[in-house]
Amino acid sequence: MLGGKKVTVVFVLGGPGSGKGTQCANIVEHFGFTHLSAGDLLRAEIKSGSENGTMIENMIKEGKIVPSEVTIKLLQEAMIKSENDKFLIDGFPRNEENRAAFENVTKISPAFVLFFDCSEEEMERRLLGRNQGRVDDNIETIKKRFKTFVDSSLPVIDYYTSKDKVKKIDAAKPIAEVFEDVKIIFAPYAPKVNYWLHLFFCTSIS
Ligand SMILES: Nc1ncnc2c1ncn2[C@@H]1O[C@H](COP(=O)(O)OP(=O)(O)OP(=O)(O)O)[C@@H](O)[C@H]1O
Ligand SMILES: Nc1ccn([C@@H]2O[C@H](COP(=O)(O)O)[C@@H](O)[C@H]2O)c(=O)n1
Ligand SMILES: [Mg+2]
Repeated sequence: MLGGKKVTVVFVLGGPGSGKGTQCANIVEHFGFTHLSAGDLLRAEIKSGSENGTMIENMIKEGKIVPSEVTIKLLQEAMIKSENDKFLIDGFPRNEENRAAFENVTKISPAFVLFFDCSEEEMERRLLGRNQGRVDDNIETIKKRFKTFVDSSLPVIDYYTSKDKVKKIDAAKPIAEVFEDVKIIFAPYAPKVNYWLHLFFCTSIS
C-alpha cells in the first residue's frame, strides 16, 4: 500500500549497461507500467539545484551509492504523484541498506525482481558506446561501478534469490531477443482485451 493505493512493484536490477533502461522502455509500452529509474531521479535532483546536488554528483562520479533516505524519498514522491499502480523500479535497491530501508519505510515487497545478467566485457562495450554525456560513462568510473555492483548489489540479488523472487534474463543477447524473454515474464500483466469489443471487431470483419 502507498498512500491508500495498492501497488505492484517490480525491481529491475543488473550491472551498469546491462540494458535495464532499454528494456524498461519496452515494458512500459507493452504492459502499461510506469518506469522509475533511481539513477534518472538522482540526476534530475542534481539538475534541480537541490541542496543534496553536489553530494549526489560526487557519489555518481565515484560510482558510489547515495544514502537510502535520499533515493527512497525521490522514489516515494514519484510513486505518489503517479496515477498508475504498476511500477518498474530500475537500479534500486542497489545495496542491503537500500533494500531494508525501502521495505521499512514503504512496507512494499516487490512482486518479483527482474535481473539482467551480462558479462562485464559486454557491459563495458555498451557503456563506452552510449554517448549520452553521462559523467560516469568513462572507463575509470565504469571500473568503480562494476566493483560496487559486485560488492554491494549482487548480495541483494542473492537475498531475493533466497526468497525465490528473482527472474533472471540473459541480457547479452540482442535487444529484441532480450525483450522476447522479458515478454514471457510479463505476460500475466498484459492489458486485458475487452471480450465484447473483441467479438464485435471479429464478427464485423468476417
Ligand atoms: N541487448 C543489447 N544489446 C546491445 N546493446 C544494448 C542492449 N541493451 C541495451 N543496449 C545499449 O547499451 C547501452 C546501455 O543500455 P541501458 O542504458 O539500457 O543500460 P542500463 O542497464 O540502464 O545502464 P545504467 O545502469 O548505466 O543506467 C545503450 O546504449 C543501449 O542502447
Ligand atoms: N539506488 C541507486 C541508484 C543509482 N545510484 C547512483 O546513480 C548512479 C547511476 O545509476 P544508473 O542506474 O543510472 O546507472 C549509480 O552509479 C550510483 O552512483 C545510487 O546511488 N543509488
Ligand atoms: Mg539505466
